[in-house]
Amino acid sequence: MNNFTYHNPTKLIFGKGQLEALTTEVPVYGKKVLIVYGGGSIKRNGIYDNVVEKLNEIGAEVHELSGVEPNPRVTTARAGIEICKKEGIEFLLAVGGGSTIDCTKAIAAGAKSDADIWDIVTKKVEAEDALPFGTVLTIAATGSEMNRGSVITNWELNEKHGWGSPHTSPKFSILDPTHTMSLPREQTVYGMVDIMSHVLEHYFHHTSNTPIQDRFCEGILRTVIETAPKLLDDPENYEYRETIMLSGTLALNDMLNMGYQGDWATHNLEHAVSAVHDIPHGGGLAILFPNWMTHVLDENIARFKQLAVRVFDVVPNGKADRDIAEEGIMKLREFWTSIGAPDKLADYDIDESTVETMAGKTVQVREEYGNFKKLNKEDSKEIYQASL
Ligand SMILES: NC(=O)c1ccc[n+]([C@@H]2O[C@H](COP(=O)([O-])OP(=O)(O)OC[C@H]3O[C@@H](n4cnc5c(N)ncnc54)[C@H](O)[C@@H]3O)[C@@H](O)[C@H]2O)c1
Repeated sequence: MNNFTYHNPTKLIFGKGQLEALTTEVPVYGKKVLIVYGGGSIKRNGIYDNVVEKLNEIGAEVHELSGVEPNPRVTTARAGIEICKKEGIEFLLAVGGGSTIDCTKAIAAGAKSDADIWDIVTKKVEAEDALPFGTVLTIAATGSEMNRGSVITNWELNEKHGWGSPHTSPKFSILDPTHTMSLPREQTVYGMVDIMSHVLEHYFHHTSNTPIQDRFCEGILRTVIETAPKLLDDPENYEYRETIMLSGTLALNDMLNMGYQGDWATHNLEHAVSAVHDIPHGGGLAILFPNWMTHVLDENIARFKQLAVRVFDVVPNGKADRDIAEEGIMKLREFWTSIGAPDKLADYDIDESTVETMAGKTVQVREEYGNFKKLNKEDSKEIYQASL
């Protein structure tokens, strides 16, 4: 493995009833609080009332920004930044999923900068500071609750970009698995696909001697595969919810990729699709990942074989390595289909007509992308064609 420094400053507060921690964590940073949330699910499931109650207990001055979209938009981040600057907000509290948290990260950085937040997202300007913020997570998926990354969409330009800064890690994140019980079935599925995709993005690299990291990755994948069908049959089961919630955080808090860099081409491909079509991130990943795998298989067949044998229990006896590797990819596809994830772009009414546009967006920032195998626009087109 390569040399590395691991530093994750987010305090993780996990378990039933942990919302109580707001009363001790928030006052550390201030009393003028902006709650950021999405379309209102937190009002229907009671989380909003509980959060406000805790903030009232500490005498906080509460402001609100609601309506953060799935695939959060730069315009919403700008609205939040304006509130922060006008009201002198001291602390942000994201209550929701990855979209709400990512938007909050953009607001936090933008509130401390004179630059437009889109220039920070597109890395023309660096974030030099950010307001402190915490999160109350309501969906297990992105890992945004314990990393510095954020993904923001600009609908005027049809662009969706990931960015992050040393200043945009949450100060704390409260993960109560009961908060995820009200999720619609398809969001639970997309979340689990997203979690597995993050692990897979890590898994494909060429750095030697990463046995612990490999086993961490394989352990999370096996755990999600084992738990997903049980959870979908019994969505209010606390133990299944907590297993998936912790899997989501560990999949993308930089623990798995100690000492090496993962691939991340499939996320780039997915961001280009949802920048044009506004589809759920997890749904896009379920379609694209197996096709990316087939496209890059020959880069390191042994790696795919290891995944097939250790995670998907493919029996290697008497089979060629390539066949074993392909069987693993097929089993991944079958598993995602079995839990109700989509497997082709046509499931979202996406056809050939936007392949060229989407492929162009994959190489907008850099001509080549992906670390396991460098891909270019032609590769993007081939993967999208295979995904139609
Ligand atoms: N920052 C990162 O590290 C990172 C990583 C991967 C993806 N992303 C980005 O995160 C976004 C997706 O986030 P997400 O998958 O967490 O989903 P999300 O935040 O977009 O939420 C999905 C839907 O579920 C609803 N919802 C959330 N919690 C609920 C609950 N408890 N009950 C009922 N409904 C609920 C939301 O209102 C929304 O409609 C995408 O923009 C994606 O690109 C970020």
